[in-house]
Amino acid sequence: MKTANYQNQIIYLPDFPRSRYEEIYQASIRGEVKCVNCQQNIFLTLSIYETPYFYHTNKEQNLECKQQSFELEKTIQTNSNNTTMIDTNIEDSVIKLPKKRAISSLATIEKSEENTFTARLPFYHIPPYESVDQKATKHMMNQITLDEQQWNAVTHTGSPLLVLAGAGSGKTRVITTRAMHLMNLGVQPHEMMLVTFTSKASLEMKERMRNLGYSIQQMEIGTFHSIFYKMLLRFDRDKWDSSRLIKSDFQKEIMLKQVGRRLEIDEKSFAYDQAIQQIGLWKNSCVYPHEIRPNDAWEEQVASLYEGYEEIKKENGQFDFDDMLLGCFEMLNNYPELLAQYQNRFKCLLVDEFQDINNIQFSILKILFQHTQNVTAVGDDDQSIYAFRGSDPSFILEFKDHFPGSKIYHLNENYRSSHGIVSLANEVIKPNKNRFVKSMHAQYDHDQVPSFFFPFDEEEEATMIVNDIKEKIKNGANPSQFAILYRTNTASRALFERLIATSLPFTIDQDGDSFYDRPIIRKMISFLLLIEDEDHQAALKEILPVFFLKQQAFQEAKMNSVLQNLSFLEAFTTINSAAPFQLKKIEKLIKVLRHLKTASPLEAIERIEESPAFTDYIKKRGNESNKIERPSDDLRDLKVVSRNFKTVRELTQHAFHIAAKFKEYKQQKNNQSGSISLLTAHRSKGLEYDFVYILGAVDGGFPHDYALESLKNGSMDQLEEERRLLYVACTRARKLLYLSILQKRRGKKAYPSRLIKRFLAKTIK
Ligand SMILES: Nc1ncnc2c1ncn2[C@@H]1O[C@H](COP(=O)(O)OP(=O)(O)OP(=O)(O)O)[C@@H](O)[C@H]1O
Repeated sequence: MKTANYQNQIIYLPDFPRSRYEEIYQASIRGEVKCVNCQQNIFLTLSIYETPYFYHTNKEQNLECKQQSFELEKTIQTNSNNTTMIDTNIEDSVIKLPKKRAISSLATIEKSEENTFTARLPFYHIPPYESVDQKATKHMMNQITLDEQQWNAVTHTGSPLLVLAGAGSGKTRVITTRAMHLMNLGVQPHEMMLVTFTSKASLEMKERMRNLGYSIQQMEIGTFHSIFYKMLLRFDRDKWDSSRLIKSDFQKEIMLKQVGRRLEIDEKSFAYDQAIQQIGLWKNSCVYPHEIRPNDAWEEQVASLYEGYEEIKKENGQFDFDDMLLGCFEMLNNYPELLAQYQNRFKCLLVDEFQDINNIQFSILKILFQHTQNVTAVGDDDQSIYAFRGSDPSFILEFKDHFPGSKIYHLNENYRSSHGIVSLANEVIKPNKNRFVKSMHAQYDHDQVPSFFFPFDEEEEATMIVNDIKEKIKNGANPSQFAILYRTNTASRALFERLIATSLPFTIDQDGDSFYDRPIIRKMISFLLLIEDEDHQAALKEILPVFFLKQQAFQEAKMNSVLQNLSFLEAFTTINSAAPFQLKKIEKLIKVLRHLKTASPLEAIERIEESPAFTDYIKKRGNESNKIERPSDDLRDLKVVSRNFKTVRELTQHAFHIAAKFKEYKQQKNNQSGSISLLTAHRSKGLEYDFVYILGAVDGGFPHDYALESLKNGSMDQLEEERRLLYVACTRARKLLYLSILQKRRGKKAYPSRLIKRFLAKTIK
């Protein structure tokens, strides 16, 4: 059925604004949408696969009402160009309608691309499948099957080895099996160093080897940080005691600000978070403060901060994570006997995810293993996605120069994904210039191919995906088979909100706070709270920084509010500790807030955002120079959410509810198996799922805005990295892959991602 009764209006879906489908969908769940025929509750479908329609859950009822409403729909169709009201002659149809009842938006909505529902599009460009040679030799080692190429790599001897392979080709399998093979040949566990990219990967490898009867307690297996830190601890336990570790960026920021004040850097406008990242990049590239040749004034300031930060750290006897690598490098260089001991001990090295190695990591490995040719590196240059942390794919691309006489093995068979997914991934990565050319071949074909779907906005995207997952689970799938991947953490907001409204088990892999705990959102929510309650203490405390007021102002206002019988907010206009310009801003804001008592949440946010206090704050404190997550984008996201609520109170309650739920979910993140995974594309590396959904495949989302900006400045590097990241995301899928192409993102028209746009046409170049 295409018609329904909602809020005393007849809705006719083909003419109804797309922006309101989600509202109708949610209303139908609440039982507020009625059948025009029988006046019973009906539901709206919002699915990846089908054009939306209304339905009764009772099949017979559904059939009957569908037939009855057909006539009405025909009449509406003929009338839709002429009138916004149903003509009385409609009453000739079986359905009785009150005279002159409004049909929602028939004439008011211009038919445009935005108002049409675009159906799911399959990925067309799949070459015919060439089946694998079933008779091809298979090898077994310790109960693990290996194909010919894998076997050759595992059993290789005599020279340094690089296994260069695409996604899902068994690199992890090869490195684990090779470690066991080397032990079978007589290498002692303590003579081996096996470096993995995540501690999870090293745990898995240990587990596998232990299960097969290998005694590996003595083996040096773990991430770069864990292995090198252990060496430092052995050398000087007190200096490297974990109590001296600077664990968080927050601690770093405090120290940098301390230096910044000395250098007279404007604390309010300077992007300290970006400075932290830049300093990390220098440290991981083995660049000391005196070696920096700044490219611009900003880098010059950061270089001075770096120098000051290192001094404070030294004075306090502290160290950060990057120092674990730099410290190890210095230790091995400064103590040749110690280096000789390690060189004597380690006979062979195995490194996984070699494409993401950075300068300092490589330098340490090189001095440790330059005496032996027994080096195995495994990696995929197409999966190099950590340039912003100093990863340098040139180490893999120039492996032969670093290890003369080395042998390179290629693995081209993809054991993970279906032919359609492998074909899409091959096409995604093809335009990158800076890579070893390779093309993956799938081990199996699947009748379902990857698809693109076109939700109206982030809210509808979340609904469609959750509905799809529910449907698949109903048909027997397990929640652990699903992953939802996104470019940045903020993109997961709507999905998280939709999932907690269901009983589906899920985990969210995220270090940061909930969207509603982000600084700018907390401020805005506080203003919204003050519309209703001018005495809301927590909200008032939260907004002090917006007026650049200190705690003292809060106490003064509190006292004045009692003495002068004013609301707490009003009392801020009477304080002595504020300058006249601050008082003016507060007065203006009070006026704005008082006008918003009956405003919709969206209108309230927009009015507050325009107020001088808020604009100044965003400009000064907003840290717009943060390239990855900008506060103004957060506000645009909040406006998208706000459309779901009728009153400001509903929105603020929702914000508290979600923030609390988020904390709960983060706590249980590691102990919930059998659940749907929500994670960024970066974190998905090395993992695999049957069903993968990629959110926001639009320009600005994926690829990220900052890659597009750097493209404008003439650099292709960021865009190539985004392409690799999308390649990583796509290749996590075993059976089905969905890419979501939003029509609107953050309230603005969105355009299909330039990384996949060409696949939407019937032919591609
Ligand atoms: N020879 C093989 N026979 C059967 N299955 C295999 C074989 N090699 C690998 N696989 C399976 O293929 C999947 C991918 O393997 P693995 O994770 O080792 O690949 P990878 O190259 O490390 O992937 P990525 O780089 O994409 O993370 C796994 O499920 C693995 O068990």
